[in-house]
Amino acid sequence: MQEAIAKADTLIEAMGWIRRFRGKTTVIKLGGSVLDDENALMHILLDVIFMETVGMKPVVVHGGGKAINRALAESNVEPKFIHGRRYTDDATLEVVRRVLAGEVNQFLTDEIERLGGRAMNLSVHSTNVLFGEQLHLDSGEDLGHVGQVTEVDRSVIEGLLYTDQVPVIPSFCEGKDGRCYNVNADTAAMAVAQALGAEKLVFLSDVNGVRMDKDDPDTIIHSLSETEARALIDSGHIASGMIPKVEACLETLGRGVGKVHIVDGRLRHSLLLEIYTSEGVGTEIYK
Ligand SMILES: Nc1ncnc2c1ncn2[C@@H]1O[C@H](COP(=O)(O)OP(=O)(O)O)[C@@H](O)[C@H]1O
Ligand SMILES: CC(=O)N[C@@H](CCC(=O)OP(=O)(O)O)C(=O)O
Repeated sequence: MQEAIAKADTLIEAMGWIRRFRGKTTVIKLGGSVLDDENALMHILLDVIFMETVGMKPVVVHGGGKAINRALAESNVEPKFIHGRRYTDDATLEVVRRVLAGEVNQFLTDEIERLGGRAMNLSVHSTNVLFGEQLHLDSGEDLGHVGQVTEVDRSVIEGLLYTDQVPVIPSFCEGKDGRCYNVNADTAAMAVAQALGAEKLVFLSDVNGVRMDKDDPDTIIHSLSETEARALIDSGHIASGMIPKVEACLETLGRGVGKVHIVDGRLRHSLLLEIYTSEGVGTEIYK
């Protein structure tokens, strides 16, 4: 009986923050690192289902860089990255379309349903909601079929949220000319969060946040201003896959998105902790 009473107390305690976030949209970006960790992924998806159950409107945007690398390795293609983005030739685009927009997207949707939630996959294989154009780097380097999102079909996403379903969106977009583009998943999540005017954008990765020394978890920086973040990119402290993530955070802020966080998806309940603890668990980036 005591145990049941304690559980009921916990539910009552949760009432305040559930009320605060009910009806507000949270965009959750799942990276290849957490997608590859079966146990971490299951706990993240359970948090997502909980959010949906209590009316918090989670939207999942996902990458799948590691799965793409594996598929390319089977065809003996060496992955090539320029400023954290994959150089995408014709053959690579086909793999990204099959693996990211197809297999990974379907798997995540099925997993949410298997764990008791309701989800719908939104990709070029079903209903596409991301539209865009080819990305040209300032440096002039050619990235091939890499795109950026210029338009998000909000009505489809909001329709699903209205009927308590979790939209699951891969980082893959279609141009006006019908051509498809591979989009970095951090920037895709940013575009979705902006279009929806999300309350929060949370990047779940395999590090505890932005670190001064990328290999030392103790050097985590809990709070980072725009100026500090840019300086850390210039000095090389923020490198590889962390660059598009931090750039996406900076781009998003001040464009209608409330808060942006980079959080360790391997930490159990990191998503819920991020929402209901005032101090948060990862790195918060601010303007
Ligand atoms: N300053 C930094 N702090 C934390 N991680 C960093 C930093 N610089 C580079 N990284 C690297 O960025 C990686 C996260 O980016 P990425 O591999 O693209 O993750 P995901 O697949 O989750 O999007 C980390 O695993 C880490 O190796
Ligand atoms: C253009 C570009 O780099 N696209 C990414 C898309 C997937 C992605 O970003 O996945 P993660 O979040 O797991 O890194 C790629 O091909 O790897």
